[in-house]
Formats: sequence, structure tokens, C-alpha cells
Amino acid sequence: MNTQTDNTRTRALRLGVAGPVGTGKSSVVATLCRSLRHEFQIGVITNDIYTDEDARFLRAEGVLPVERIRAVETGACPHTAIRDDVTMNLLAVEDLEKDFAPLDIVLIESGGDNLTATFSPSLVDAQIFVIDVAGGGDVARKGGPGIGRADLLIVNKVDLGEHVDVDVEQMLKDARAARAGAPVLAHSKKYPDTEKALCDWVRHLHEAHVNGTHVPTDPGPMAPHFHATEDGGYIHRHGDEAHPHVHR
Ligand SMILES: Nc1nc2c(ncn2[C@@H]2O[C@H](COP(=O)(O)OP(=O)(O)OP(=O)(O)O)[C@@H](O)[C@H]2O)c(=O)[nH]1
Repeated sequence: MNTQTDNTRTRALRLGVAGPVGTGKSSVVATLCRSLRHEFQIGVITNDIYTDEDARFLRAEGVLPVERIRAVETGACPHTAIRDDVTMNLLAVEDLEKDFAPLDIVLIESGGDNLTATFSPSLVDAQIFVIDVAGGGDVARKGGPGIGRADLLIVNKVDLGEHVDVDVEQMLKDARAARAGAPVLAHSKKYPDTEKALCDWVRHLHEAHVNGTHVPTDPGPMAPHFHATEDGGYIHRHGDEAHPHVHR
């Protein structure tokens, strides 16, 4: 039977993981791969601006066979490759899905940037946004599309609260207030019960994806902002959906 036309088969769940620099995105991806690899066929795409650092980290951790972890070097701000023009990522995902068919889950890690990055719904079926306690207790109140409307908000590194003078419970309360009932997960790679809760969330999401009951939603565009080269010769503008790019 031609699997391309067999509607009893669904393509892989494409799950994005975004968030500011160093909040623990790669660690979250590593946890998911380690914990779920015996239940699901998994592949990973990482995004970095100039390197394949995140892919190398995951390969070194031995979380999956190395050939299932592929890097996209965006060469520009990571927002571009996950939101504005997702071609590089879509090609990478499709190649991975073809080379290891059938995959159940493809995890796509965004390059670390700021609070405004979100994935395009044309690239992912669902997205996780990761903030961390070490970034400060007020981060959850700063809002933005990822904090407000990602499918799951992870407040990561909750083990560090007392070391960085952050009231974790208050941070979680603020995060819930920002999300109108959408899920918030307190998480630490040091607390196995929180890792289990994360894996259970992904299991349920995958089930809903396969059943056709998961409805992908767009958290909305990133806030308007600008990037310029060091000599100021090029300006790249994001966030205005009607005029998504300005090149000068
Ligand atoms: N204490 C603690 N440290 C953590 C946790 N998760 C990640 N880290 C540490 O935080 C640092 C950054 O983690 P990464 O997983 O590389 O974060 P990232 O968001 O992928 O980083 P970029 O790709 O550079 O944006 C590393 O030193 C991790 O060991 C956690 O739950 N608790």
C-alpha cells in the first residue's frame, strides 16, 4: 500500500521548542528524546545562527542515533528561519521524515533569542516556549506571544529558585495569569517528576495529533523589532505581518 495515500497513517507530529538564550531548550529536547525514544520514532532539527552547537550537544549526549539529529545553520536571526521563511527548516524536516520513515515526532529547536520568537504554524503543529527561573522572576510577567499563547509554557530550572532569589510559586502564578488557562509546567532536569509530566504532555499531544483532535494554533507574530549588520548596511525588520520584511 502506498503510505503517502494511506489516510490511516499520519505524518510525524512536528513540535517546536523556542525560548530565550540558555533557558534549557536543548536540555528539554534531550529529556524528551531520552525518555520517549523507546515509545516513539523521533528525529530532531536544531537551529543555530552560525554553528551546529545544539546538534553537537545532543549527539554527544547520545539521546538518539546521531544521524537523526540534524542542524540548520540559519545564517541570520533565528526568527527568520522559524517564522518568516521556514523553507530551510521545512526541507530539513521533510528530508528527516523521508530518511527515517515513519517518524512519530520531529522536535524542532529554535535558536536561542529573546522573548518574541514563535514558530510559524506552517512549520510546526504545536510549540513549547521555555523560560527559566535564572532569567528572573519577572520574566513571566513580560508577556509576548510565546509566553501567552504557546501550546505549553515551561518555567524551567525551578531547582534554582532559592539560589537566585526567585519566588518560584509567584513566577508560576504570574505565568498562569498570562495564559488564560493554557498549560504551564514547572520543570527541572533535576526533578524526575517534572520530566515525567513533560513527557506525559507530549504523549497526550501526540495522541491528539494522531486522532485528529489537536487543532494547531498560531501564537501570533513576534513583536516588531530590527536587526542591523555591524556596519549598519542592512536592516531586517520583523513583526509587521502586512510588510514582514524591510531590506535597506
Ligand atoms: N540547574 C539547572 N540547570 C539547567 C536546567 N536545564 C538546563 N540547565 C543548564 O542551563 C544551561 C543552558 O542549557 P541549554 O539546554 O543548553 O539551554 P538552551 O536554551 O538550549 O541554550 P541556547 O541553545 O544557547 O539558547 C546548561 O548549562 C544546562 O546544564 C535545569 O533544569 N536546572
